[in-house]
Amino acid sequence: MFRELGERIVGAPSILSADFAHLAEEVERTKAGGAELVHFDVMDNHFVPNLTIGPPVAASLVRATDLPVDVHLMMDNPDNLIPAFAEAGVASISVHQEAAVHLHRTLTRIQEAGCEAGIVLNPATPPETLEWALPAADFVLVMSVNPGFGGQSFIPETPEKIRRLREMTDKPIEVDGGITAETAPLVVEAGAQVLVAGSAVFKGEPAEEMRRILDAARSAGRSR
Ligand SMILES: O=C(CO)[C@H](O)[C@H](O)COP(=O)(O)O
Repeated sequence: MFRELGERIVGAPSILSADFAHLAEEVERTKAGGAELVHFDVMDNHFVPNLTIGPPVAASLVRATDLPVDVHLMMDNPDNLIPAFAEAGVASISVHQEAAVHLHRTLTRIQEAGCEAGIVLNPATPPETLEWALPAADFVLVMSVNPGFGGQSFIPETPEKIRRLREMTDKPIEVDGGITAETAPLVVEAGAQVLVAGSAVFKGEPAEEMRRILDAARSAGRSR
């Protein structure tokens, strides 16, 4: 998905805010609103203070949808779980710059396992720290909230950070946290292409909310 993205703007619902008892139906609803990727948050109650889901749920979701599944590992020792997620059939795996001690090696392992590899930046981590890792990555995920929970407010410095990152690379930039129809245009104007949205999509009718965010993002994209 990320390697073939070109200039397109893509919506990725974060299932963290979905009803886990009806995951397949929830994802189908977002697809009806134009979603092209499913964002799958993995939290370990160590790197972040919350606990979510792992490879067995990813495997079930991959079987239940034809959308690519994009795994965001919010965890220490991410290397340990790369083979299991790859085996589950996910399309991409991103790891935190702050958690992957040997980041370059971890990215290579993700790609060798057959997935696209992303680097995630916490809000306080400067994009400049990625200079030597960027060539090994397929995309960068910029956190626009502190990771761990859905429903937080968008950090207003994020567009400036995306602009700086855009000056450093032409690789796709994904943004996650507090994305709504109001904040999506700000990150798209700054150079982001993949928009992760959780609470804003699942707070109402998911197809309608996904469509609203994508419409706002794409009209900002046309004027950038
Ligand atoms: O990675 C995450 C939290 O760490 C979630 O993907 C993110 O918070 C999305 O939720 P929302 O759109 O409600 O902010």
